[in-house]
Amino acid sequence: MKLGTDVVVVATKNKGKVREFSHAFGKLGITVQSMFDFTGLPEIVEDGPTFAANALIKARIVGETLRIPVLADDSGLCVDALDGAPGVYSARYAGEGAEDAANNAKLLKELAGASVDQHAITGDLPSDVKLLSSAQFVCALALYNPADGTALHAEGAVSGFIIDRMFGEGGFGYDPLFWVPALRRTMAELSTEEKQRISHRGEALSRLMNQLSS
Ligand SMILES: O=P(O)(O)OP(=O)(O)OP(=O)(O)OC[C@H]1O[C@@H](n2cnc3c(O)ncnc32)[C@H](O)[C@@H]1O
Ligand SMILES: [Mg+2]
Repeated sequence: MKLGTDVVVVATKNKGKVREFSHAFGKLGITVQSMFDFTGLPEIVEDGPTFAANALIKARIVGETLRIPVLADDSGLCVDALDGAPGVYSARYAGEGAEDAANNAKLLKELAGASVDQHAITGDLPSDVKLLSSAQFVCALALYNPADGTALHAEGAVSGFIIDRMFGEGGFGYDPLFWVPALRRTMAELSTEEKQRISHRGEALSRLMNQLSS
């Protein structure tokens, strides 16, 4: 399958994802369009059991409607102390349509009293900041082609720790609570370029691009 040479449509209504995909594709001279750029798209119910299933649901619905290849991203946070929650429920952890602030507050509430070995905290944070649990961000991408009904899939993940308060103004979602040990910052303290280099989304996208070029 080939991506459009100058435009790629991403089946998302998440402005943070749009910013990150625009950054990544912009380096290739490709413009990103999202669901904000079209009217009359059907409602999408993300009721798949996995990130990959939900990514395919989104890509297929929008791809079939527009009759062009469409990329979709389903992603989320899997917290070890919560047995992998919120996982595929990350967007609606604090309830249907919940905002990032409410989801972050819910995460801190669920992790009240949790704690792990504090080894990864070194230096750059106030000394009383606590690591609550190890965690992974996961991203599944699907690129659906309505011409033949096939799809390409790719996944990426990044490991880190949930900390007990928020740092950083960048990124979106759970980024201010996600400590990246190798960079000694939260995901929200990284530039878009830095985040792309290490993130679940950056890894999934580079794996998808490898499939497209081979
Ligand atoms: O479905 P679309 O329209 O793409 O937008 P969404 O925000 O609903 O996206 P998801 O269904 O994939 O839900 C993913 C949730 O997981 C969180 N998440 C995903 N990627 C993230 C990232 O890079 N940084 C922080 N949080 C992220 C964020 O809260 C999202 O709302
Ligand atoms: Mg969603």
